Amino acid sequence: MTTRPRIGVVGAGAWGTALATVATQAGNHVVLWTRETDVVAEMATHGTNARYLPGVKLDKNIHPTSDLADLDNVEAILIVTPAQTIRAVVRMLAENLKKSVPLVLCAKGIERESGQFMHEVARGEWPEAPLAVLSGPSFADDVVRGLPTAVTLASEDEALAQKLALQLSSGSFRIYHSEDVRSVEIGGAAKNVFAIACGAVMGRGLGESAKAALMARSFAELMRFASAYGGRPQTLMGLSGFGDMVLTCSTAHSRNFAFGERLGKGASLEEASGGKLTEGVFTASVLVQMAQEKNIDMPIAQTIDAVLQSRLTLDEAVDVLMNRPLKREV
Ligand SMILES: NC(=O)c1ccc[n+]([C@@H]2O[C@H](COP(=O)([O-])OP(=O)(O)OC[C@H]3O[C@@H](n4cnc5c(N)ncnc54)[C@H](O)[C@@H]3O)[C@@H](O)[C@H]2O)c1
Ligand SMILES: O=P(O)(O)OC[C@H](O)CO
Repeated sequence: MTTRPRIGVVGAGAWGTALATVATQAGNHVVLWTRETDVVAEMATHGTNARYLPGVKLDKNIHPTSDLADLDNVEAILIVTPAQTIRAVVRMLAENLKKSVPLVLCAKGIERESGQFMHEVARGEWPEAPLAVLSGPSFADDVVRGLPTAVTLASEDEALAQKLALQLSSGSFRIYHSEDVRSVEIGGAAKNVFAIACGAVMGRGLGESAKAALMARSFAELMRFASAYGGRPQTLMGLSGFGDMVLTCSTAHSRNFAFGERLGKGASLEEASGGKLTEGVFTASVLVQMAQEKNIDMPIAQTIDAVLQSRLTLDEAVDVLMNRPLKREV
């Protein structure tokens, strides 16, 4: 066995596989766990993950497995499954691993049932495990090809954030550290909802000017929401807030934007996901509900949620947003 530090990655989807790759490039040995035994078999036999990240040859320092015992003795575990699965996944780790280990939560979303952010969910399931979150503008395809990327890793224990940032950064994957967990989580969760709206505008043919206006007003909603939930403006202006809004709201490379774009072109809600994970669909309602609880005005989030609930058509949504009473910008 190697003497390199051992990092665990739970979830061998697009992002888990990409993060496993950068972690090896940063000098670690990676145990890549997934419950999908056929994916493990393909990774072990052919060194590829065709279901989630086709065309990529995996590093030899990635050890694919479905056996949770292989995660004992890793130095940290990156949890890279969808936001709505984080409770079950952390519970499974807490019940099966021999001792607690730092968890880096990489999902972007808010739990629908509880209105909890990812670190609150994880803390509830495994109070002893030190926690961090990783977020920021980053497409798995770009990261795995070694294209330059910068993200934020936040933990209330800033020394832990700094240590993990150092351990996981590589020449092409630059990690900034922060202690502002709340802001980093809000940025990652909310931008997915707004990206659906921006995609819908483009799919409907409403033009680049409309998209720019929508992005700017969406960012104003994000800032209002974050300030009511304890976020800090400086963090929100950074990679995990502004940075990820710019990326995800700009291109159909984003699954959330692509979902909105298909809706705009007339696809049904069922057809629009194209079978891909679209986190914004799961976060929209809970984001709106949390905004209402604190009296925060979020017309764009509300309107896109109404479209996702089939309470408004897209054309009605545009009418609603354009015909609100005029007001001061700030
Ligand atoms: N793909 C990206 O470029 C990217 C970038 C940054 C962040 N993220 C975030 O990472 C998270 C995962 O995204 P992804 O792109 O890897 O998704 P994906 O659909 O490609 O992969 C999801 C993975 O989670 C596993 N999984 C699903 N349900 C599970 C459960 N109940 N228990 C255990 N494992 C389960 C699947 O087997 C799969 O390995 C999302 O929250 C996403 O927003 C993705
Ligand atoms: O493809 P999306 O829309 O899930 O976005 C992926 C990343 O979150 C972009 O930072």
